[in-house]
Amino acid sequence: MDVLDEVYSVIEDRKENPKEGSYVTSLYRDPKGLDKVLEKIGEESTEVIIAAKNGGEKEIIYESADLIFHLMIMLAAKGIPLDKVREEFVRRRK
Ligand SMILES: N=c1c2ncn([C@@H]3O[C@H](COP(=O)(O)OP(=O)(O)OP(=O)(O)O)[C@@H](O)[C@H]3O)c2ncn1[C@@H]1O[C@H](COP(=O)(O)O)[C@@H](O)[C@H]1O
Repeated sequence: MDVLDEVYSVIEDRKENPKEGSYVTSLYRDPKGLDKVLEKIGEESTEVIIAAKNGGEKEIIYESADLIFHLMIMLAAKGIPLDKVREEFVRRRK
């Protein structure tokens, strides 16, 4: 199990067991629902683009991690295990 699996498990747990002070819980509780998560994905995508255009390696890594994190929150919200994305990469492997 790598760190992405660990974080994904925490995200899934936050769905079942909301926790005070948790960022993931705050997103799941947002009145906009899934739209709030999708809004964050939009913002983080833009930040990745800006970092790749103008930023250094550290900024690109930081913004990419934010984007991947919010994608994982969306996948968990939709009930899609992270392994299914892995399987898709396996399927595409040439
Ligand atoms: N990997 C992350 C992670 N990456 C980014 N973030 C948060 O995602 C948010 C990103 O939002 P922005 O980039 O917009 O930054 P911001 O300045 O806070 O902006 P606003 O959201 O306040 O508008 C920040 O609040 C970050 O703290 C994360 N929060 C949590 N995790 C992991 O998720 C787990 C569960 O977190 P909690 O739900 O908070 O317990 C933790 O154990 C961590 O491992």
